[in-house]
Amino acid sequence: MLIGRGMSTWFTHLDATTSCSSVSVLSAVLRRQRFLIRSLGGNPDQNCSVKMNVFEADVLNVIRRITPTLDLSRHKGQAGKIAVVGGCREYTGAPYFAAISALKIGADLSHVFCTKDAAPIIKSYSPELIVHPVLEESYNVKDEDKGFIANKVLSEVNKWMERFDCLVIGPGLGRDPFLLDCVSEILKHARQLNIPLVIDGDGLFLVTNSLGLVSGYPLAVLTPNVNEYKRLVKRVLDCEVNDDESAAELLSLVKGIGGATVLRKGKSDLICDGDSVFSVSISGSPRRCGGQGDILSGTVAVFLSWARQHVLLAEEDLGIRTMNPTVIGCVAGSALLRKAASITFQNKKRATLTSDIIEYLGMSLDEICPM
Ligand SMILES: NC(=O)C1=CN([C@@H]2O[C@H](COP(=O)(O)OP(=O)(O)OC[C@H]3O[C@@H](n4cnc5c(N)ncnc54)[C@H](OP(=O)(O)O)[C@@H]3O)[C@@H](O)[C@H]2O)[C@@H](O)CC1
Ligand SMILES: Nc1ncnc2c1ncn2[C@@H]1O[C@H](COP(=O)(O)OP(=O)(O)OP(=O)(O)O)[C@@H](O)[C@H]1O
Ligand SMILES: [Mg+2]
Repeated sequence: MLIGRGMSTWFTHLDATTSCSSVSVLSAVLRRQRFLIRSLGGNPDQNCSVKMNVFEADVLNVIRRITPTLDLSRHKGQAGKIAVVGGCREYTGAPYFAAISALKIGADLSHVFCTKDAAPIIKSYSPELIVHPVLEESYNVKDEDKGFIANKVLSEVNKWMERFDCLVIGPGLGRDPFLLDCVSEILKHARQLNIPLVIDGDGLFLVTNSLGLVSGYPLAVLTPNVNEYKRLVKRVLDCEVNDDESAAELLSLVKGIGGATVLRKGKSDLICDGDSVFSVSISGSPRRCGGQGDILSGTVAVFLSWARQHVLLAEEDLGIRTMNPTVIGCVAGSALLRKAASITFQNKKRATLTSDIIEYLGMSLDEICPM
């Protein structure tokens, strides 16, 4: 299939034939793709068979187009203000990895909203992070105080909310029911304010059980790993994961959730917003140490914010204006993490740890966008 002029600078077409059962789901998608291709100068009729179109993203081009230049006239905050909602008694590393990664690639401010127990520990990892000890777990709250405490948590978070360009919800959040109820309310408030959301880790546990929290919200990105994806597929499609039809299955999943973008992490990362499926498969690291998904959530949050800014400003850039900023954010975040992980592995081999990968994020981005 030939891809139109604008589109071909962004994506390479990969083939993945779909089953007949997927045809009706795909027809709307194909119609939109044909429109996109036509509007970008291509000929959609050169491919008449029913295919699941998977585009391999031109990741360097994507990253270069949206990364802001370092310019002495810019003020603090313009390159992004990110907040991570996560961090509890068990997990302090995950929110730290997400929040510090956002800063390392160029965000100006990075906040963490976590439980009171986790806050001093996360603060001690880095003075760069703004850490709010506001969340509460059930063990710390008497039943009769729950209503009052929940209101207090919400008002503490809500007074900051409007300042953020993106929220990352879930790294190291835990699964305490009272805490998750409070986070549901935080999420609903963020939606009312049209703030983009990256949902990861235990945030996915929450939304998988309450899909209404994200359905119909185009600024939500879900970043499931293998287990999290299995649970989503089971819940939404009521079946087991079928790797032989991964692109069509992902499309059905996204349609089933309705309106969010999903980044399925794996050997290749697959990204879908309900229109098309994009793949990022540049080489990463063979080390699967924990925390790499947390880096990804922080980088996607920043690139999504940059993509949104770019789409709003780039009136003449037709290629980017037809793209969904959540997809651009996922493609860029995935590619940068994989590149940094690959460079780290070349240097550290088996000793590669998540903290090492974080140290290579800035250099990896500089290589793509030299100053
Ligand atoms: N250094 C850190 O601080 C890091 C912290 N991390 C943080 O860890 C959290 C979980 O993320 P993960 O990736 O371990 O979840 P996943 O692959 O679904 O589970 C694996 C297996 O464990 C189980 N299970 C998990 N959580 C459970 C719970 N709360 N309570 C009960 N069971 C639980 C689960 O069983 P299941 O319930 O799915 O049957 C599955 O078999 C998340 O907040 C993440 O951000 C990571 O980012 C890594 C670095
Ligand atoms: N087999 C693989 N080969 C290369 N890269 C991979 C592979 N699996 C995952 N990755 C990359 O690692 C990143 C993190 O994915 P992973 O599945 O480890 O997430 P996770 O389990 O949520 O991580 P975390 O430990 O932070 O919770 C993804 O962006 C993906 O690109
Ligand atoms: Mg994870």
